[in-house]
Amino acid sequence: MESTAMAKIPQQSELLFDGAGERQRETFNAPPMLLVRGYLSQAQQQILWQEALMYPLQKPVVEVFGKPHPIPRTQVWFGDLGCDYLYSGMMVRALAWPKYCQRLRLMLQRDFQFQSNGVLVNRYADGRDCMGWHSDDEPELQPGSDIASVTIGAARDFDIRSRQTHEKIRLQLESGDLLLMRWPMQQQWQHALPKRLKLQEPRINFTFRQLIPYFHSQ
Ligand SMILES: O=C(O)CCC(=O)C(=O)O
Ligand SMILES: [Fe+2]
Repeated sequence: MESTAMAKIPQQSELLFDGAGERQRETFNAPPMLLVRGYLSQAQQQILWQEALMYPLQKPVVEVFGKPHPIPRTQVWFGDLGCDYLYSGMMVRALAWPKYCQRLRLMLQRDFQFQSNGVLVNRYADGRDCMGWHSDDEPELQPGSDIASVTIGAARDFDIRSRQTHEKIRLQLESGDLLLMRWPMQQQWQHALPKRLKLQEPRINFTFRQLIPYFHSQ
């Protein structure tokens, strides 16, 4: 972990930073996000976990300074027709939505009026798997759209840092939690999933996104 002090976020059942939290955001420069603890029931988590055992997860190899590096996790992209995703220079074609993943997409639409047409599923086999600092701000993402992140399996720290001030916030995302990252969080903040070398349990994360359809075939 870097030396910058982490801001303390209260661990309540629901943290609201948008709407009613407008004044709070001005005062603490909090990211525009909503954390819903236990959004999925145990039964929903289990059924999704079972379904994910069948997902065709892959470990893409990306080039860093001219050298091939397999990414430290496995992933798969599901989406509507025309919602292909350009990821680290690779065109990832959208596979058809699996049943329970599609149900989760509809739940998010029902509960938060959250629209999505694609989901990136990341599986972290254990605490050695991770994700470095980044923002989800690819050009094919619909301007003004939010990103919904749902976690099942092992609890992991999720770090957020301001692009401007480098102020850091650490959340712990637990099985069943939903983190709604509201526009323009990706423009102002980065996030990362740090390694946890002692952790042996797997974790799966779904990030639902809204793409501009046929962006890559225009
Ligand atoms: O696994 C997570 O919680 C983060 C995933 C993420 O940031 C991404 O898919 O862009
Ligand atoms: Fe991300």
